[in-house]
Amino acid sequence: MAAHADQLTGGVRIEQLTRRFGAKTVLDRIDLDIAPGEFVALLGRSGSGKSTLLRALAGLDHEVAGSGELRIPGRVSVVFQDSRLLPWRRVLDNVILGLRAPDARQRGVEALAEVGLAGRERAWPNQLSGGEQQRVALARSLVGDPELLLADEPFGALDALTRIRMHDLLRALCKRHQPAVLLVTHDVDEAVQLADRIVVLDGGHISLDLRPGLPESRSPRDPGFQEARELLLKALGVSE
Ligand SMILES: Nc1ncnc2c1ncn2[C@@H]1O[C@H](COP(=O)(O)OP(=O)(O)OP(=O)(O)O)[C@@H](O)[C@H]1O
Repeated sequence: MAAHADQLTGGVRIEQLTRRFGAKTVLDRIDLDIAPGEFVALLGRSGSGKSTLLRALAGLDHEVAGSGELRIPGRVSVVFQDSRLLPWRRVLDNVILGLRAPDARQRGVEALAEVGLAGRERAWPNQLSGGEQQRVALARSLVGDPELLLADEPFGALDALTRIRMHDLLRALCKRHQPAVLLVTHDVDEAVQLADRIVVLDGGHISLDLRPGLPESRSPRDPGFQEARELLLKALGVSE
């Protein structure tokens, strides 16, 4: 059915994905589907394989093995903890790097406006604060209209206040552009604040797949938020 096929466009399907480093199995026959437009946070202890999974989805790891399907959309963007801007290119040129479209500059200008950096097109990356550089990285990730956005601790290096502002920005951008998202984070509150669904990796497996069902506007004080938080901390082996 055509409608069904359309629904599947842009989603992710991972079946039986395995990654070993020498004798160590970091990902052990992982199954994970992400629906188009779904926002998934990936939690797990340090070394549990979060970045390894993200790298596999980003196509940066050619040694992953899988006996099943690995279906990833055509337009994928990746954001890392550091903005990875090219210091010798101006902000706008960083945003549209690799974008092959006749209206690339216009799209870049619009993306910068969306992340609150209108007027900074000609600045050099080192003239921006860390938070602003991450905004540029977000603009760059969205300018190609991705079906899948992969983010590896994108706010990990930012101060607490900037983080909160970036959370609001990311939510707004995702609502508007509707990519599927896989966000790797260490931060349980960040995961509950941002995601529709939270997956915990442990011992090479998905140990919890949680859909808290919280409203769009949510607060850590809500009982549902606290309940999700407690379940996740328990799954991570942390008791408060
Ligand atoms: N290229 C590599 N060669 C050997 N081992 C690796 C390689 N990349 C990752 N590993 C190992 O795989 C395991 C998972 O690493 P990964 O970076 O995916 O964990 P993570 O959950 O993202 O950790 P963190 O939260 O600390 O960033 C770790 O034990 C790591 O040492």
